[in-house]
Amino acid sequence: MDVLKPLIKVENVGKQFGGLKVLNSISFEVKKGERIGIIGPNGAGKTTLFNMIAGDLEPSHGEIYYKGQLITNLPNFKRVRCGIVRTFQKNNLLTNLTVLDNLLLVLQQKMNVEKIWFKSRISKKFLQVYEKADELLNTWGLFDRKDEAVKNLSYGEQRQLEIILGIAREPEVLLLDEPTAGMSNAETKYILRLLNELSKELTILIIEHDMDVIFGLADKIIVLYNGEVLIEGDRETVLRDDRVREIYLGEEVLHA
Ligand SMILES: Nc1ncnc2c1ncn2[C@@H]1O[C@H](COP(=O)(O)OP(=O)(O)OP(=O)(O)O)[C@@H](O)[C@H]1O
Repeated sequence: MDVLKPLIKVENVGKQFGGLKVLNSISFEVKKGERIGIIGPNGAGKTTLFNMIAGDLEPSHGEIYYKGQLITNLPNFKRVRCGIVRTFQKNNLLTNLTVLDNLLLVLQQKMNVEKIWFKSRISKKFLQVYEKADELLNTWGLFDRKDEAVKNLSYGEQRQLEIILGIAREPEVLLLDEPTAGMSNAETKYILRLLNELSKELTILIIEHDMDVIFGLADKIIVLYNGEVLIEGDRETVLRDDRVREIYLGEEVLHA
């Protein structure tokens, strides 16, 4: 793929729920390997935008392209196969199952071993699934908790697992919807460090209210306001913008 061409192109996308116009006309491009932070006040339509990029919601108008192909109406599961993977603002986990089982379910599908699940759990391919699970849990710090039912994890640990499940799908584009919401400061710092250690080939779009996370990860920031892109640019450009200062950030953040 031509690296100069956008990996994702969002073109005049709008979304209306009945009489509520959430997004008027959003356009932006994402290049391979970019880390894009999406910010804006509560209700600005950030998650709605993610839902449309991930294929969980159809736009009212406008188009979305991925690697030059129109994907506006492509269902979510096909986008996952193409490499677009999202995490949810609220955890989307099987809480009665263990950490390991949640991960195995994703890895079996990814590594094409669903069909041997009941045949032979000691087949070589299945052992590879376990190895991969252990590797991911080791890297992401949940190895000690792998046999624990998800419902017994702290909220922060559940958020952590949600991210691991996203990474396990080996995405080309990872959409993170408030990944550190509900985490302690220490957990947030830990996750931020790990996100920064992910391959630079991986394209990340992140919605976050925590500005330390946004500025610590994103090289480009898109500010949504009143259904439009108010401004997009690097940290300095966004912080310098008077409208952003007035509308969203507040002096506390600006002096950080
Ligand atoms: N499926 C839906 N049906 C009706 N209204 C919806 C739906 N999804 C979102 N909305 C509304 O659209 C608006 C934008 O919601 P959205 O969750 O996209 O905002 P957000 O910027 O992600 O907000 P937050 O920062 O609070 O998470 C809100 O007013 C919300 O109530």
